[in-house]
Parts: sequence; structure tokens; C-alpha cells
Amino acid sequence: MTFGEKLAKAVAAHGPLCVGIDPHPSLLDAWGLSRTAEGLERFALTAVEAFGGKVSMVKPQAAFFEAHGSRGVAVLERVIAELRDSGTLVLVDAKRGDIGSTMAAYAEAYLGDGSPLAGDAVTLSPFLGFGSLQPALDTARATGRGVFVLALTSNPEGAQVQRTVAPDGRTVAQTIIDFATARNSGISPCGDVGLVVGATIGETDVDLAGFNGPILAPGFGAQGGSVADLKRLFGPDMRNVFPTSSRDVLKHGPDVSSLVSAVRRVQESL
Ligand SMILES: O=C(O)c1cc(=O)[nH]c(=O)n1[C@@H]1O[C@H](COP(=O)(O)O)[C@@H](O)[C@H]1O
Repeated sequence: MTFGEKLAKAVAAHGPLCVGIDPHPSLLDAWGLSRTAEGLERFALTAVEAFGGKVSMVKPQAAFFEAHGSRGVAVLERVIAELRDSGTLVLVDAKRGDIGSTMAAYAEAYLGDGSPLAGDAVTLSPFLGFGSLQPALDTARATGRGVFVLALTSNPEGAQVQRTVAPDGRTVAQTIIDFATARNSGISPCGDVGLVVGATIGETDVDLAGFNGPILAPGFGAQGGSVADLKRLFGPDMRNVFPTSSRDVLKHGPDVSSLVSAVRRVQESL
């Protein structure tokens, strides 16, 4: 199956909501867990129990696992394996990006068959040039996985770079969108190159009309983005838009049934 086919199947079963697993130290405290690899593991596996098989996609944030060194990375590997076993798509949020020859190694790590860090997709940063991501785009295509490339991020500082106008008159964000659009062209039901467009970006002057791929919309929930913002940005049917929320759901833990109820409430609001 292509990544687009996997996404379509997941959305038909569970709707578009993506839930993030972001084990912030303050959330470990709130859940009564220690700020150690053991606390991290308990947190992450509780989240897997709550979200696995209930949402279309789960997005573990690699940074919070890496903060615990090799033991934290081992927990991330387990989270990826258990979510995939539950039938839930896994988007590993690692925001990788480097020169092409190094990118090939990141591609193998996050998108290669048999790699313990490979989920179903990975987030990528295109600011070394969209073309530098080519090894990841090729590996994703070859293994039926996907990538989500940063275009307009949810943080206020993103505009400093992403809304800069290039010599050809397009913004940096539009340039990235146009590369992604070209890569996905003609693929049904949708392409394997996704974009990240934050729910908090306010008015957008970019053109997404021809874009035939999934859009991850972070900033929904804890950063202030609402359902109304999503509809204003992406249109009322929000086709191929995957709103993603981490803290706003995770704050309902550690009780699994409270986490599940929180997920259900957000799914209904969408
Ligand atoms: O790629 C991302 O997921 C991402 C892009 C972006 O523009 N903004 C953004 O917040 N994120 C990630 O989405 C998550 C948001 O978490 P909450 O604000 O707790 O919902 C974090 O893991 C961020 O790293």
C-alpha cells in the first residue's frame, strides 16, 4: 500500500485527528512519574494503550525521548513498534534535514524497512533546500511511507524565515509547497509528501489549492489553534488535513479512560 492509501484507510476508520506523545518533564510530574527513563517509559506506554487503535495517527515527539539518552531512544523504538502492532499509523516527529549524503542516513533510520526508528512517516525540515531531502522522498516512496515537510510552522518565529520573499517573488513557504505539489502530482488518493501548516498562523497568503497531499496542522489545542481556525485556513471540509494535539490531550492522564474520553471529545469537535 502507498502512504496515501494507508492514510485514507486510517481516516475512514478513525477520522483525521493525530495525537502527539510529548513526554514533557512537567507532564511526567503531573502524572506522578519520575523524570527518568522509567518514568518516560510508563508515560509513553500508557499513551500507547490509550491512543493505539483509536486515532488515525500518533506522533511521538523524538526530542523528549532523546533527552533520556539511549534508554529514551529504546523507549521510542518500543512505542513505534507497539503502535504499529495496534494498526495505528506512526509519524515520528524528528524534524530531520541535512545535506543529501547525510540525509540518506536519516532516510534509512526513519523510513527504511527494518529500522527500529522507522514508523510510517517522519517530519522533515527543508531549510537546507527542498532538494536536499531527495533521499528521504525516494526512500519513503520505495517503502510505502510518507514525510511531512515544514512549510508554515505554528511558532511565531517561523514567519522570519518562512514568509521571506525569494527573488522570484514567492515566499519561502510557497516555494516548499510548490516542490511538494510537484512531487505528489497525479498520485491517488493522495501523495506521500505532506506539509506542516500550523493552526495558529493567522491569515495565510500561500496557495495550497493544487496540493495533493496530507497537511499536518499542529498548534491545535495547547498553542491556541481552534476548530474555527482550521476551517478558516483549510476550508470547511478540511480534506487531507490532520490536526494534531499533544498537551491538550495528555493533560488528562494518567488515567487511560480519561485520555480516551479526551480523544473522543476532540474527534467529535472536528
Ligand atoms: O512538526 C510538528 O509536529 C510541529 C510543527 C509546528 O509547526 N509546530 C509544532 O508545535 N509541532 C509539534 O507539534 C507538537 C505540539 O504540541 P502541543 O502544543 O502540546 O499540542 C510538538 O511536538 C511540536 O514539536
